[in-house]
Formats: sequence, C-alpha cells, structure tokens
Amino acid sequence: MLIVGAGPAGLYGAYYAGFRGMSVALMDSLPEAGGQVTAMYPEKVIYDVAGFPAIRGRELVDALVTQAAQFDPTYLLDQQAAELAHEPDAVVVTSSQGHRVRARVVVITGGLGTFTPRPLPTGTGHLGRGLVYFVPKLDVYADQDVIVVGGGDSAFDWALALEPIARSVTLVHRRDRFRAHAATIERVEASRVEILTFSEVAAIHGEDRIEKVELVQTRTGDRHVRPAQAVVAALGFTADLGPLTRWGLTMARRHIAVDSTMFTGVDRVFAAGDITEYPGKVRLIATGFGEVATAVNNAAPVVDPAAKVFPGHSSGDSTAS
Ligand SMILES: Cc1cc2nc3c(=O)[nH]c(=O)nc-3n(C[C@H](O)[C@H](O)[C@H](O)COP(=O)(O)OP(=O)(O)OC[C@H]3O[C@@H](n4cnc5c(N)ncnc54)[C@H](O)[C@@H]3O)c2cc1C
Repeated sequence: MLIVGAGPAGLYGAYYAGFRGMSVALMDSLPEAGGQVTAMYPEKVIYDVAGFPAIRGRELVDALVTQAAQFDPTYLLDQQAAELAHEPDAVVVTSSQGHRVRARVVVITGGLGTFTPRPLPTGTGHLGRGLVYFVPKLDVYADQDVIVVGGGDSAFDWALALEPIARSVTLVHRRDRFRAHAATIERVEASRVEILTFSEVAAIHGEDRIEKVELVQTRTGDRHVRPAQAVVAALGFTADLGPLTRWGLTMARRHIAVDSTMFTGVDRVFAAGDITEYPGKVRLIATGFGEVATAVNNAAPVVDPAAKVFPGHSSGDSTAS
C-alpha cells in the first residue's frame, strides 16, 4: 500500500496497513512526518484525541510514528506525489522528484494538500544554511542565538520550545498584534524570549552559515545588526492540492469525494482524513483515524482478494468466548 500524506491519518493508516499484513510506503512532500500538527502546532496541547485527555502535538506524532514503526513502513519524505498511472493489477505513483512507487492500492491522506512555506524574502539565499521553515530537532540550537520571524501560533510555539535550549531567542514581528493563542503569547512574554514588534529582517549576513542578522524598525527605519546563527521563518504555509486534482478524482468543494468505504471511484484509490468530502464530514484528527481504518480495511480485499474487510480485533481472541 502507498499512503500519500504522512499526517495523523496517514501515520495511523501505516500502522493499520501493517496490522493487516501489508507492506507500506508513506510519501510526503514535507521533510517531516506529522502533517498539520508538525507544521503548524507541534507545541500545542490537543484535548480531543480519544484516549488522551491532553497531549502535545509533537508527542501525538511521535506516538503515531512509534505505533507504525512495528511494521517498518518506508518513509519517502520530501517527495510530492505528482502522477498516477494504472497497470492491470497495480497503480504507479511518480513523485515530482522522480521517485516511482508501484503499489496494489493507494490511500490519499493529503489533508489540505502540499504545504509550501511562505518564504522570508530577504533570506532565501540562506535556506538550509541556518534559515529554516521547520524546527525538526530542537537540540541543534543549543548555544545558538536564534531569530524567530512571525506573529502566529507556529512562531510563538517555536520561540517557546527553543527558549530553554538556545542561548537567546528573539521573536521578530512586523506588527504589534499577534495571531497566536493568547495563553501562548503570555507564556512567551513571561519567558527569556525578547519580542521585537514593528521589526523585520532586512538582511542576513554570513557565508557558509548565518553569522549576523540585520533588523529594521519599520516605523523609524532604524537598523541594527545582531549576532545570530539561526533564523526560523514561521510565516505560515500555503496549501494546494496541486497534482492530485489531475488524478481523475471527483472533487467536491476542493476535497476528494468518497463513499462510505472511503473509495474515491478511481480504481485502487482510497482517501481518508481532512482531504475527504461526504455529507456530514467533520475535519478532526479523531475522524481521520476512523476513516483511514475504514479505507485500509476496505482496501485489503483489493490487495488480496482472499482478505476480509473486517480485520478482527487487534487485542486478539484471548478474551473472546
Ligand atoms: C492550528 C490548528 C490547530 C488544530 N487543532 C486541532 C485539535 O485540537 N483537534 C483536532 O482534532 N484537530 C485539530 N486541527 C485539525 C487537524 O490538525 C487536522 O484535522 C489533521 O491534521 C488532519 O490530518 P490528515 O492526516 O488528514 O492531514 P494533514 O495533517 O493535513 O496531513 C496531510 C499531509 O499530506 C501531505 N501531502 C499533501 N499532498 C501531498 C502530495 N501530493 N504528495 C505528498 N504529500 C502530500 C502534506 O504535506 C501533509 O503532511 C488543528 C489544525 C490547526 C491548523
């Protein structure tokens, strides 16, 4: 099975497909698994996932990755699923980066589509040389001076997460109003993070790595240069279904129409999670988990005609009478 999209639904689908005895590859255009949770709110506490009264986004993603790991899925990260072709008993998905995957069945868990980070206009030359749009691993920032750019949830979440680790954290925002959650703003204000409002990054200096960042005060035009080894640009993402709209799927309000088995109507292609549309659809992590279990179980007989839709119980039969 190929799962397109390694967000919560895709990760749980990888576990589930493994549980059903399939080998699984997970493709995602982002460099990290976790979908919207990792990209937009890794430090937020989620309260409505069944079985977890409160769980931080990052911890939920880690738990999903661990749960799937028992079946050893193949991760194809930084790969955007671009083309779909059919063979007599399989589908072939080719990524924009040229990777080809042949699978018996595809489950699309593409959420909002491919995320593209909004670029920091003055920083593009330093991408990967100290400028990042994601913070996959916090400990690499130990003893660094970090500039976080943005005024939304991800900027504040990253600032808060980096504060105990980095030497200094400066949050730079071009206005004095923030879009972040009020409680997070309060926590950042009470922390070591320095907040500079009406400020922008005018230039980034350094050859191989970032050494200094030049900031401009937008109201006065005053500039100053401060040492920094890392810039986290958290300016949000644009999302686009892009190539998936050319797969012959029935689109409904910019989502993929599915039936009650999560079948899309295109041979060997199922979908689950935020990307699906049907009457009464509710876009939540919890519903994505249920939908992807439905998709994988209904895909099982497509992969192996001898397989049943009903999986049996993961807890086994030891307590059954
Ligand atoms: C700020 C915020 C807070 C939220 N809080 C909650 C909450 O408290 N509780 C809750 O239940 N929900 C919450 N949500 C919603 C929740 O995050 C989504 O319902 C959930 O992430 C959907 O999971 P998914 O796996 O369907 O899709 P996504 O998480 O969107 O993951 C889809 C993945 O597919 C990838 N992808 C898309 N197209 C392609 C392609 N062509 N090729 C390769 N990869 C592709 C994307 O890169 C992405 O990684 C929140 C959302 C936001 C933005």
